Amino acid sequence: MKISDAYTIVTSPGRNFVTLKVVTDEGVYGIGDATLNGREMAVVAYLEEHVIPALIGRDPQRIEDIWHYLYRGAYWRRGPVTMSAIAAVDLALWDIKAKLAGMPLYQLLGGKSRERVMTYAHCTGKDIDACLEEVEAHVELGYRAVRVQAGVPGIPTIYGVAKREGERYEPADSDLPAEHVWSTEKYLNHVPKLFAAVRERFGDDLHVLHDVHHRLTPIEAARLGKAVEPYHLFWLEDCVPAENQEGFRLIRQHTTTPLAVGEVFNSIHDYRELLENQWIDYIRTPLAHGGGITHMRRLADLAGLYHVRTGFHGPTDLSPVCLGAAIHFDTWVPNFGIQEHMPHTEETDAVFPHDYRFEDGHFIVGEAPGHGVDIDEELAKKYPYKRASLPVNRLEDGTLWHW
Ligand SMILES: O=C(O)[C@H](O)[C@@H](O)[C@H](O)[C@H](O)CO
Ligand SMILES: [Mg+2]
Repeated sequence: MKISDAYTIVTSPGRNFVTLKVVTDEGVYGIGDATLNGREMAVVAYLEEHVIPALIGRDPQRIEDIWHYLYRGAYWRRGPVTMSAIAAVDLALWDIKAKLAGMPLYQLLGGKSRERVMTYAHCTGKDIDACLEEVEAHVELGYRAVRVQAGVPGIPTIYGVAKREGERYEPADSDLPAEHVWSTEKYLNHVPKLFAAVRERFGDDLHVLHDVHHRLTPIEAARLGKAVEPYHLFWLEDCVPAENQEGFRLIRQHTTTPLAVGEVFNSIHDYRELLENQWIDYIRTPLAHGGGITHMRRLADLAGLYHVRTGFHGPTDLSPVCLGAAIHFDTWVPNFGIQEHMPHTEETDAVFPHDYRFEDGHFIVGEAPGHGVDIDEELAKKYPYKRASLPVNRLEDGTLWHW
């Protein structure tokens, strides 16, 4: 069997997605998610110019060899663009292998470790009361876990909250980056009130998560982690920019609040100190940015040695292809933690037909051979690409900060 063709499909049903389709000379094909929000066309160029030509003629069953060909062979290793391109190929090849085996991907990985996959919903609001109403609505839908984000008095636009009430939240909302303003002090003085209000109204059993989105320094994160201990969060996410893994030592010394990190990481090497020192509790890198199944299952196994669990990134800026593969991975992985769930739009789901389903706050994996997600190429053509950039963030004095 040989790879006879491979090509990218860029489609924008409400937002941009990049899909890689890998076709074999025996007709079986696989698809992978190559979406990197705000940098989509960099991954398309990497795939079309430097990866696809080298794939044609190779045996698609040699997943491990192709992975190393693309990783070691790149010379310029790692990084979000490279690892997203490798991930797209890897997801497509695992899709092909599972189809050839006539089994759903989770079986190929090692079978079910659970019947269904717990998810967390995004509950956001312009203020605490609006956020609580969202929590109420999602608890009624059966969610056991909610991520709460609310506006902060004195900060005009805040991460995670839609600009206008009732609108879907999509951060890549302008051709060139929008400029947001941030105040750490206003945020730190306000956000503990959000968790107090959630616990007051919904009690102790609901899992409550929060995303700080890289905006604090380690000592500020230590202050926040300590301040929210009475509300026993499920996790505090991305509390500091994590290139400096050592920064987590300081946070860990001050608080028992569990820490999640890694949606902007793309390899096992980004995590080594964090895991060996047990400075974190959940790994977030999604399959589509972390080199695919081949790499991420190694990371999950390493994390498991240190009691760390998976908590895959799963916003609407990863396509149903990544989500579908993630649900198979989540169904198998022994040290599963939780799966992020931001529902895609109906037009997105129509472009990406899939057999996973959502009920009662959980995903149920499908039984179709492969990862169970396809792409309707004719329908995809209806939605042309339009550049969309993530915002930048400035402190009140104009300093360019972390968005
Ligand atoms: O926890 C999350 O889901 C993430 O932080 C997203 O909200 C990112 O901002 C987005 O994926 C960037 O494209
Ligand atoms: Mg996040």
